[in-house]
Amino acid sequence: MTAKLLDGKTIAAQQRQTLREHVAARVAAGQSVPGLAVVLVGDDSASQIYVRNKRTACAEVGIESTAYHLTADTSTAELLALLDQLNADPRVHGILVQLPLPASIDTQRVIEHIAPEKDVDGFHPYNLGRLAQRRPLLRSCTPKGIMTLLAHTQVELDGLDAVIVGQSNIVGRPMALELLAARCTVTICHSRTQHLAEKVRAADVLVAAVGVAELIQGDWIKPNAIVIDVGMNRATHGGLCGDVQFASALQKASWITPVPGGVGPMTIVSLLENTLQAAEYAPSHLL
Ligand SMILES: NC(=O)C1=CN([C@@H]2O[C@H](COP(=O)(O)OP(=O)(O)OC[C@H]3O[C@@H](n4cnc5c(N)ncnc54)[C@H](OP(=O)(O)O)[C@@H]3O)[C@@H](O)[C@H]2O)C=CC1
Ligand SMILES: Nc1nc(=O)c2c([nH]1)NC[C@@H]1CN(c3ccc(C(=O)N[C@@H](CCC(=O)O)C(=O)O)cc3)C=[N+]21
Ligand SMILES: [Mg+2]
Repeated sequence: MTAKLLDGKTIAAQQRQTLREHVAARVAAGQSVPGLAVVLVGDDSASQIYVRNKRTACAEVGIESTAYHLTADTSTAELLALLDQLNADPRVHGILVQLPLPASIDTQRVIEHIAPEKDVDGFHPYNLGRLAQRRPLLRSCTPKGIMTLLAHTQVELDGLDAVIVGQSNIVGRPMALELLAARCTVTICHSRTQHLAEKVRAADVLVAAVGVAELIQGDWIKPNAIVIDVGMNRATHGGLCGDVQFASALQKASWITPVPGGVGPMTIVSLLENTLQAAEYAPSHLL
């Protein structure tokens, strides 16, 4: 059997079309243009590409993005001061600080300094805590985009065994909370996990978010599992590959995401959705 492809590229394009209509209707009704501030510190080349892709997607749906490009020697205090200014600016509905930040900056302080109602990445402890308590407000973009992909399979998630490989604050942990809220039985694996292959073999839903090219072998995949590959590993010759051995997993899974064209575009469209959501929410509804 050959798995069906979960085509994030096409699904995200459809969602952008819908978002574009919602933004246009909002503006036609006399409300403000949704605004996203994108903060990039330093000159990491991958981050520059991601930031450019996010800004292009904003333009396509009618969200106004403003870029703040700070030098690598920016101090934590200077970044916090910029966030004070953006938190207070009514034209800014969403704030994204591209990660990773230079090692000299206190990343956790920065994340906690973003007003929770403008935290369109869903990285602030307030937003993660809301998700943990099953009352999500702004949801982390990659897990949110993956839940949209899972909805497209029309498979009932209730009661399935889900295995997540990776426990990062930005992907693995919020993914576990999303799947738990969908009433999966959730196992989180990480670098200290013993017998990883056996854990993966039990998964009806597998999410690989590791960053190790082709770590997950096709013969570890349970027959008819749904396989979500978050990994974005750049091969030395320029191509991208995921954390899953795609060709062999394709023969075992019922559904599988390609890399590229799977999770990545869904992450970006979730950011756009969150920015519109932040614009439409009155802050007084939040706390
Ligand atoms: N498509 C998209 O939209 C996005 C893609 N990504 C990609 O997803 C991948 C993961 O990103 P991110 O979560 O930020 O990465 P991190 O490096 O923050 O986390 C990696 C996780 O994988 C675990 N891990 C590492 N090696 C192994 C191993 N051999 N076996 C089992 N677990 C292991 C680590 O364990 P431990 O905690 O014990 O160290 C850690 O929990 C990367 O390739 C990244 O580029 C990320 C964000 C968005
Ligand atoms: N504050 C913050 N928020 C993030 O959401 C965030 C971040 N920092 N730091 C880095 C990671 C990574 N990430 C990706 C987004 C889109 C693609 C994406 O669009 N990928 C395309 C391919 C892109 C290419 O060809 O290089 C695809 O999978 O089809 C990938 C990765 C968001 N991240
Ligand atoms: Mg992870």
